[in-house]
Amino acid sequence: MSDTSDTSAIDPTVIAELTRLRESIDNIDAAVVHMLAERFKCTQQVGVLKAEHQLPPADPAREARQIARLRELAESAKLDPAFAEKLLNFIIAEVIRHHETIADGAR
Ligand SMILES: C=C(O[C@@H]1C=C(C(=O)O)C=C[C@H]1O)C(=O)O
Repeated sequence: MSDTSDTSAIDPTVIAELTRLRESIDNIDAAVVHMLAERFKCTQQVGVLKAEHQLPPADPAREARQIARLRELAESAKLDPAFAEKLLNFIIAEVIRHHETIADGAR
């Protein structure tokens, strides 16, 4: 498979543009990781609260509201709403798994 690691035959202005874009991608990826870490800190606290008060790990009504909201945000940001929904569902599944683990530990 070909990649862009051998730059000898590529126009230097193209390399410079690729490097500039990749630096932005690196910054965005770092922001995504930090934002996800903050989100999981909050959801962990929700999991503890739920376990302490015998509330179920999942809240499908809240999930449905969030998915509808995220789909609207995605559309206005010109991001594929189906992708936004898939991503949120992936994250929520992990959160629910954490909440189940917290609840199991509290029993
Ligand atoms: C974080 C919560 O727990 C679960 C995870 C959610 C999420 O990650 O957004 C939403 C609803 C719940 O199924 C919550 O109830 O708010």
